[in-house]
Amino acid sequence: MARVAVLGAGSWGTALSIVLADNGHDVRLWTHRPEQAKKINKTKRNEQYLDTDIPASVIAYSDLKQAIQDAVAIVFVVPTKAIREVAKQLDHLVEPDTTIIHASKGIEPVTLKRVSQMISEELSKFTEEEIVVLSGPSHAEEVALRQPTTVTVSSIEPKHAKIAQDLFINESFRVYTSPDVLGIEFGGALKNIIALGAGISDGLGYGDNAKAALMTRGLAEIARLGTSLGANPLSFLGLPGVGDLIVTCTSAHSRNWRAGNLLGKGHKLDDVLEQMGMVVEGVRTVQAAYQFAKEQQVEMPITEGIFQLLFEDKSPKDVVGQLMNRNKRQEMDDLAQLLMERYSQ
Ligand SMILES: NC(=O)C1=CN([C@@H]2O[C@H](COP(=O)(O)OP(=O)(O)OC[C@H]3O[C@@H](n4cnc5c(N)ncnc54)[C@H](OP(=O)(O)O)[C@@H]3O)[C@@H](O)[C@H]2O)C=CC1
Ligand SMILES: O=C(CO)COP(=O)(O)O
Repeated sequence: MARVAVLGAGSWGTALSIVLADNGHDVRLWTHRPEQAKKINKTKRNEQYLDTDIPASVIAYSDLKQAIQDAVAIVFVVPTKAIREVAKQLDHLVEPDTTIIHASKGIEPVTLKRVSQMISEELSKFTEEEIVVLSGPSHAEEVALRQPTTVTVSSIEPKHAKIAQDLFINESFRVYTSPDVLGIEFGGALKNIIALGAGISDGLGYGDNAKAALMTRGLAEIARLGTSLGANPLSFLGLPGVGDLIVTCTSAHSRNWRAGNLLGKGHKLDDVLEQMGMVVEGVRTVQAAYQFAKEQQVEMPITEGIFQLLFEDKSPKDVVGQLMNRNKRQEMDDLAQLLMERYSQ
């Protein structure tokens, strides 16, 4: 069995450590807070983030050098905004033959970089082709309880994704591979925006019709942007696409849905984020997606509406009015056309 370092001791880092420990690996869970490492090692719990016991073979560290020593794989599971900072600290410590995996879901505003691009820019011994993304419909709370979960791993050089698949797969955590890193990263990041929207809709008191509309039209705009940037449109019909969109828009475990729900009930963004105490990736990703949509000249009306609601003080009701009163159009003209163009050649 292998030694694996997990960087980030929040909900998802802790849940993935449990999966790896169940597979017999020697897991080193790194946190930037020494007092948290001590508490995890003493109690075998990480109560701030998860209500589950942690296996004995997961040892927490706050010293990054010790945490990654002799690790065959390193898994980044910090929020997207912390990826560069952690990768910079790792750069002079990491050996080039290590497998680098990330399980974070976001896009960096301004640079518009995906997480695998950010990591490879900061780790001088690694190329973008070597970095693996792990993504899919997988709330930490259910993974920690060993409830059946499916995810996808992807890297441009397939051998790295295969290593990640072998490290994580078990009878309750099924891991597929995909060659489409862009589709997997865009699907995982952009669904958080739509989950904010689903939460807002529920918070406003709208019903299932509105949520189904948001999810379906949301998927259309995710696929439109992702495909314009080179992703395979079929990836958005897979686990890290529609699968993750469903789980995040319909589950009360979702921090993006919960934050949206409070916004829909009239709470202010700053208060909502303070109350959450965990990362709400969609808030940052909507800034990146709004900018991307303008640059790529891709229509993303839901993303635009949520951006205006969060950052331009537009009321939720006005955003709904704006979405419902757009020009008349055919439903299937975007995703269907992309698929037809791609497969009629
Ligand atoms: N939770 C889930 O079910 C899933 C989450 N994800 C993704 O995983 C990523 C992490 O999410 P999640 O674990 O849920 O987030 P949480 O908010 O639960 O935890 C974030 C963790 O990252 C740590 N952290 C924040 N900034 C830094 C930093 N600069 N250096 C080191 N550590 C830092 C936090 O430390 P501190 O405690 O000090 O704040 C905390 O331990 C996100 O991109 C999310 O979208 C993906 C799939 C499922
Ligand atoms: O990505 C997730 C589940 O797959 C977690 O979503 P939230 O960050 O909204 O909780």
